[in-house]
Amino acid sequence: MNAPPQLFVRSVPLPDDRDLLAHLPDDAPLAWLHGGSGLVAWGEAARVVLPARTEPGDVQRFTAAARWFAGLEPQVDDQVRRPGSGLMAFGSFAFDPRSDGSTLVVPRVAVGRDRSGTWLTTIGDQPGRHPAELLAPHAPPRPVGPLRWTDGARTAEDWGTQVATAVRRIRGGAYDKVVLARDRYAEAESPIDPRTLLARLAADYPTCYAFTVDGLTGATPELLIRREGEDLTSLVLAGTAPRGGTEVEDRRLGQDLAESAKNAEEHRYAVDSLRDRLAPLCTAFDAPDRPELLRLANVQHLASPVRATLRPGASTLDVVAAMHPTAAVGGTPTEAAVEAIRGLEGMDRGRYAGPVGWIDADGNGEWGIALRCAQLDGPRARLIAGCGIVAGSRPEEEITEADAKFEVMRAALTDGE
Ligand SMILES: C=C(O[C@H]1C=CC=C(C(=O)O)[C@@H]1O)C(=O)O
Repeated sequence: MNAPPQLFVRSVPLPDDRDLLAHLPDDAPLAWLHGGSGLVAWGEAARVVLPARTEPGDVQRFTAAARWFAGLEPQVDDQVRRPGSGLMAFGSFAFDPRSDGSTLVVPRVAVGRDRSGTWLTTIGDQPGRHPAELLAPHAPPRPVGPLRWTDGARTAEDWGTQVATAVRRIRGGAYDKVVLARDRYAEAESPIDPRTLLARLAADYPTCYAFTVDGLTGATPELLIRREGEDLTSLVLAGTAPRGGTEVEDRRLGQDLAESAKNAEEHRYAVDSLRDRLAPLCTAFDAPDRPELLRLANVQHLASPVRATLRPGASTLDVVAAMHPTAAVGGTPTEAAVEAIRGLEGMDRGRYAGPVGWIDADGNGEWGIALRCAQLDGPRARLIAGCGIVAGSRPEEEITEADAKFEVMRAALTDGE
């Protein structure tokens, strides 16, 4: 890890009501958008990359990142003083400690917006200098063009066989729940512009969190943690049904989901694991007795909004480390489920299903679970989607459910939809 540079940070109000995405250049953009608010950023004032580790359950990538960020000690002129103003970093962490790619990036320029207004933050190694690219007009987002689709590590059928294996092992008592994912590739004829995907995702999924960090681009419905001062909020999702073609069918599918014992079990594991993991770090935990229905354009989910109060001394990345992997992306019990994932999926998840979001120097931040996303690499996009498997799961239904989750990025990658 390199010694952090001396940084000069300045945040000023910005009289501007353009779409946040209009500010973004196409080169390595960073974004976290939620219903018109959020942060977009570009350039790199500092970065830490956390290496893969071999110890099971290792949280070193989170603690090392937190230490690095706390050690930056910049000179700050923050005339905005809102969550996200002043020194901030975008981050994205690998699902498995054995995978590479976990990182925190402090951008050179960020534009933020919340209910109180818009602001501009510049971060550099010189006081009072504004980067020239701030004033440069950007080329508009490029369409994606024709795509060639291929399977990843497993075809849908092979993956269904792994789901059946997991169900057998669950019934045999090896674990209670495991979330299994599969990957697919889309190949364009030229580099894919993340801004094009972000604009489509933000328009189609305004209640989700549209993000891009180091090419990992998506719109997740699942908020791992939002921290404002000592207040934590989280939205636990687990349990999925399709949307109906008519109002009546849609309501019936939602009602079936709310009454399904299999989905209730899948959801309960996720809420219970969150409660257990937050207990040492929080003084209060409040979750509804029954989950609500969250309706998205592609699917509907069982959702539990959770509130908690952070104990003094606990840091945001401590909480992220304690919560990951939730039973919505790992399983129950965690260690057995993660081991099963390594064996059954036959692939490296990379940063799919890992925490993605941003943090500021006061510890405020928003971290989602990187779902409904694709890893962009030039003209290639690697899409990953998964499903919670419990004793009552059926492979054909899980294949259909994974396809519905792939649909988010398939549509975002498709011009003219
Ligand atoms: C693992 C994914 O979704 C999780 C989040 C919500 C509902 C889920 C489910 O019902 O299986 C999954 O646990 C994914 O989108 O790849």
